[in-house]
Amino acid sequence: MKFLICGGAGYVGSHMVRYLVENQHEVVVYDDLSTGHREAVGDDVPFVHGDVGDAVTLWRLFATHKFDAVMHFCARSLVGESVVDPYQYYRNNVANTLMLLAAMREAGIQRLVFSSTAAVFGNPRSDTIDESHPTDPINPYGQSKLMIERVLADAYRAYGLRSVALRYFNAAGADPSGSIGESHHPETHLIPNLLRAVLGNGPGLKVFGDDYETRDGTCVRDYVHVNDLASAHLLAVEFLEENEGAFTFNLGNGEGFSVREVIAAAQRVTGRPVPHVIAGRRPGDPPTLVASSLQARQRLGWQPRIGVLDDILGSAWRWHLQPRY
Ligand SMILES: NC(=O)c1ccc[n+]([C@@H]2O[C@H](COP(=O)([O-])OP(=O)(O)OC[C@H]3O[C@@H](n4cnc5c(N)ncnc54)[C@H](O)[C@@H]3O)[C@@H](O)[C@H]2O)c1
Ligand SMILES: O=c1ccn([C@@H]2O[C@H](COP(=O)(O)OP(=O)(O)O[C@H]3O[C@H](CO)[C@@H](O)[C@H](O)[C@H]3O)[C@@H](O)[C@H]2O)c(=O)[nH]1
Repeated sequence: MKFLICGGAGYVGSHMVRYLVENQHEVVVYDDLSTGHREAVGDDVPFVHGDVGDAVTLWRLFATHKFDAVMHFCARSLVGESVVDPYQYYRNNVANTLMLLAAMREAGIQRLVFSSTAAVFGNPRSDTIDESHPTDPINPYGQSKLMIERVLADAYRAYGLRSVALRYFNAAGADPSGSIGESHHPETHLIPNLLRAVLGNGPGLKVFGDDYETRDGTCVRDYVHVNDLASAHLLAVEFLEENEGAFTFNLGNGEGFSVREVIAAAQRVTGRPVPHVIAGRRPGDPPTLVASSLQARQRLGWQPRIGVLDDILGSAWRWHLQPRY
């Protein structure tokens, strides 16, 4: 199949591109490089520099290539920033996505996989979160993703657009080759910050809060390997060949680890201490977020392959020892 990968130079998108190429699919990457890296996309992969909100460039792209499906990874995705500057989030994550959807409609492309997030749920009301859990985002980032999920439901009813919104829990790890990995500026995610602290790069790790109602007082998250997210996207496109509708699936390993447990695992994997200090809570952090991915397993046939935390950390560590961008 031939795919347009919007945001393919970013962390998750670049792993998607690698996965599709390895599975003999044809790919074009479209990215404005606002947070992505040109080096994350192989020189042999067609790359178009552009904004998903730019109707003219999209129109040209769709006139040149015949795509079977679009995968849409583009977003602003910092929760704190979304509270301070919500317009940026609604502009990029909502308005620009609408431009993409309209251009797809004109081009007659009927299949989309969209990167959604556990942030659509807000504060969890149960230990594990399945698709029937109420959606009630507590920040503009989560709101912007939920808005698009709703637009996709309307787009199916009105235009027959088939879509899957994949709600990732905590994307983590790197391709086992060590040649691509996570590199955000600024970096806010736990695992890269922790590994940089191990290497003595940047400030030591701050643990945001140890007074939560969890087993050791620190926040619990469900870490899912980035290549397992990639496999879910391809399965989602295959699922849309057989199934009409606008679907949502949660993606996680179904097991939560506290920040302290991640630190302990990183010490095991790297064989080095993780310098850290306990700091205050970070606003907007729910105590626990753990996915039930039963639906993805049963309906998509998804089977995470790097589900053990030490293996996820090991792949991230390989990348951080020699980051290329
Ligand atoms: N990383 C996570 O833990 C996580 C969890 C849940 C959901 N998500 C979602 O997954 C997606 C990918 O996340 P990521 O961590 O890889 O982010 P990222 O910032 O690394 O990647 C996003 C990519 O999209 C590009 N981009 C952004 N706006 C664009 C625009 N208007 N036009 C063209 N390109 C644009 C960026 O340059 C970047 O390459 C996002 O939609 C994010 O909200 C990520
Ligand atoms: O330097 C750090 C960074 C994070 N944390 C903690 O580590 C946990 C994980 O944080 P982080 O890696 O920033 O991920 P989340 O805030 O859980 O958010 C990720 O996972 C969400 C879904 O679960 C997605 O919506 C977001 O896009 C994605 O960034 C949280 O308890 C943080 O408070 C620290 O203690 N110190």
